[in-house]
Amino acid sequence: MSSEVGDASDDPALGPPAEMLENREELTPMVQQYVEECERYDDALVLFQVGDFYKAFCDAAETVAAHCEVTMITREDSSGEYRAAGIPVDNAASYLEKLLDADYRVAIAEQVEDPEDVSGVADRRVTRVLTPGTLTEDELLAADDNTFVACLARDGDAFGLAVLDVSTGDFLATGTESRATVADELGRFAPAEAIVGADAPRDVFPERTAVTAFDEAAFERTNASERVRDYFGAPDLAGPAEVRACGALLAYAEYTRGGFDPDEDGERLDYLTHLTRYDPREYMLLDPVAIDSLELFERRSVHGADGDALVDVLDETVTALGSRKLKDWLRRPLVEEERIEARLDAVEELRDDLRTRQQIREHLRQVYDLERLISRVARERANARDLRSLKQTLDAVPELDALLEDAGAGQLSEVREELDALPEVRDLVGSAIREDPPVEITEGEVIRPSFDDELAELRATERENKAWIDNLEERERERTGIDNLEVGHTSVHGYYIEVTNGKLDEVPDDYVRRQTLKNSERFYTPELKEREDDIIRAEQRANDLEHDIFREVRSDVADEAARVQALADTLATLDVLVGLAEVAATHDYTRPRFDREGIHVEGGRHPVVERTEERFVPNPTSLTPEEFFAVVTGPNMSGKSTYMRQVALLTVMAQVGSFVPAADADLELVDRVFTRVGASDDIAGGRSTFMVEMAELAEILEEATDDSLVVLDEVGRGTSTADGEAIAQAMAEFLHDEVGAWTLFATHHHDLTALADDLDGVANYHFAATQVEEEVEFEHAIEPGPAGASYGIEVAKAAGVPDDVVERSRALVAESEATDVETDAETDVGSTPDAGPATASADRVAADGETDPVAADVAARLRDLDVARMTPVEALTTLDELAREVDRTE
Ligand SMILES: Nc1ncnc2c1ncn2[C@@H]1O[C@H](COP(=O)(O)OP(=O)(O)OP(=O)(O)O)[C@@H](O)[C@H]1O
Repeated sequence: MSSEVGDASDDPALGPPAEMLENREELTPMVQQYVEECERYDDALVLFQVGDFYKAFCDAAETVAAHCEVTMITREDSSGEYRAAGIPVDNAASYLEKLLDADYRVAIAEQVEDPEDVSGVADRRVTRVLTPGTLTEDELLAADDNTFVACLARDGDAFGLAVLDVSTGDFLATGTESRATVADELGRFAPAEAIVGADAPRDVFPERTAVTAFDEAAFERTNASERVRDYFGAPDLAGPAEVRACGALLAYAEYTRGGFDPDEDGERLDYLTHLTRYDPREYMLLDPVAIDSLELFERRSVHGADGDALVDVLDETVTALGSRKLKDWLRRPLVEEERIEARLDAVEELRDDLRTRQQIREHLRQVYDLERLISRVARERANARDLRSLKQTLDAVPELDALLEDAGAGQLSEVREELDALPEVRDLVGSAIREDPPVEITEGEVIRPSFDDELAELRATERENKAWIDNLEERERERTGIDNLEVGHTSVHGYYIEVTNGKLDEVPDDYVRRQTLKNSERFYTPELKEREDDIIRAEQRANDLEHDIFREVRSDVADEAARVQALADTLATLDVLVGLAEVAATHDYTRPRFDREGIHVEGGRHPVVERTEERFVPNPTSLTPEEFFAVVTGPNMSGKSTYMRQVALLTVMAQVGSFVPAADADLELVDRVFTRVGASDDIAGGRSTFMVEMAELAEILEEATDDSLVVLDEVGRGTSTADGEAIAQAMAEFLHDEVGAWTLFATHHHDLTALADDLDGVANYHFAATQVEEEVEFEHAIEPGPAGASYGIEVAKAAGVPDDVVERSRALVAESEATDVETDAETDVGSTPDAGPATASADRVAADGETDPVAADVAARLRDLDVARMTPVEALTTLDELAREVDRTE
């Protein structure tokens, strides 16, 4: 039977090997098992445990050998010869990663019986299927970030979206009728993997997400709702689409735990105890382009060297739990003032109290990654050390509780109320598990003997007999008079009494020969043998008993999974609040206000750039209901982009509940931040950059509201100057007239500064630069009013463009400015927005037969060059083109 997971594949490494199927009747029982598992998991590469190795056979062996760089061997049995390759069980992670990187799902068929306990072949069963989005192996996961698997389902017009981190048990669901919202929500979570129902769209997923189909039965309404009910009772879901998504995702999660048939129950994931349903409107919308261009989580590579993103400068958390929670807050900034103020109150209180802050952080350092820990406990994969780590974490809770005793901020009191020290669990683990247990849980030294009477008795027997043996040497020397007689132990032969050859005559009658060596003989006595047997029996029984007790304790702890998860969540929240307070204190941030009178910032700083610039220049921002649209001009490298992002980042940070880098900040609560940066920065595969930019702009125009913050940085650069300018102007007008969003609009098109004359609500700002002799110095300070001349040529000079070329450029600009003066008189671009976009600059050149059209064109192109961002090759090619153009006319 096929699991129908994934898309049909012709890969011969998947499914049962043809050569094994050919003589199916002859196969040995073990190979038979392998073939069956390959049939069940025919979309995954099956790795089959044989002793200490996970093996693959036939074509799959070739695949494993190639990707994992292991040797292939030939395995022979009664039914034939097969190619085989294996990876070590104990050290599998790095090999598995290679197979996942090669886009394989990997089904691990483990020995589920101990070969020593069964007469025939030990049974093997697929116990987990590794897929990119459902990993739980710590070695394969980043500790400080979630790895999500998503599920998109459709029911009529509604979309249901469910998102799960299998390693932590975080389960979120939402629903909408808007495709764009689906895409935005997926962008927030950037799932590693997703499954979709039959009629759900696939083009809404981020590029990095591996999207596959999953058995339709799992999406079916009744199936899905039964499964959801089984896990979460009657969760608050908004409609059948959400139920379908959640149910199918649960089925998929079970499938990755060895439940091969979505109609049947797989292994139930007991640690999935809570489902959080949210409405996208409860959060500031941040689409993938905004997340990317604001560099919230990752630095864009166009900036060259790797550097910090916003999350890096804000992350002063001390636990993995806190680090993941901070990312979640950043992914979903709030819009509700009350919730934001509650976080800010807590951050303020902690910022002002250095001592408490330090002490809380000190105790939080003892906190382990409880979410992943408890999921290992529930999956029966936790060892004794994990339980001790849990105990250590629980030990810190009462201390944290005490530190929060006098907390004034509501959110801190709430944290305190929710801190559950789970005393029973702590006592259970404390009394049952030894302090420094080994990794192995089957070989003893795990359980305190005092925890169980029988265990205590067995360990006592072991101890007494060992003590008897310890004294044996002395007693036997005395009894036999052989003064160099020695008592020893080997793992193969057990205990012995060793007598050198010279003294063999003195050996008493009750010594039985055990082993002959070159210079000596080894003996045992019936009593020694008996004692030894007692030790072995007691030890074996005690180790087995410890294993049983351990599993019981682990299962008792697993029963409290929901409470442990709630504690994890509370500790994570505390860690984030303390972390934000730490950043606020260390970097001189201020508490933002939301007086609703516009966006007023004094001395605002870019949170990331200020950390790397030796002398960062703070800048103000002022947008009011009367002047809500700022056109920002200024030469290249003057600081426009930094400034625009800074305003957006302050808003995002404030709505996350963080203080902001400014002397004073009175901000608007925005429903959404849109940011688009000029096309030259964006290298999107497939579509032309200009097309991408236009599609993004279209989305802004459609979706922005008067509560949105729109940050547009040099839009319309990917096309001809005339078109670009016309598009930029039309966009600006639309945003101003129809949308009324808070807007920052940086442009190279100097003519757009005229918008301020024509439209109420538009103000000009510029970044000044001073020219010192022939060099340009940037002050990075924003000033009211439009920018003066373009300093592109000076920047080119500073960047090392040869003097001849610089001089020639100056001459061309001078000529073109003369032309502009003449033509501007005839064509008033600023005041005639309806004039056809393409005609504006064409007219300018054609209007005067006397001017040199080539010079004007070259000058215009030079002015538009973004020299600072050009590669040397681009610069040379452009210069070459310009030189040729000039040559042609001379
Ligand atoms: N306020 C500031 N204080 C100090 N340095 C700054 C400031 N703003 C920007 N810079 C630095 O100036 C350089 C140019 O900044 P930015 O990229 O923002 O300029 P720009 O005007 O947008 O340039 P372009 O038009 O070429 O994109 C950056 O290296 C940045 O670190």
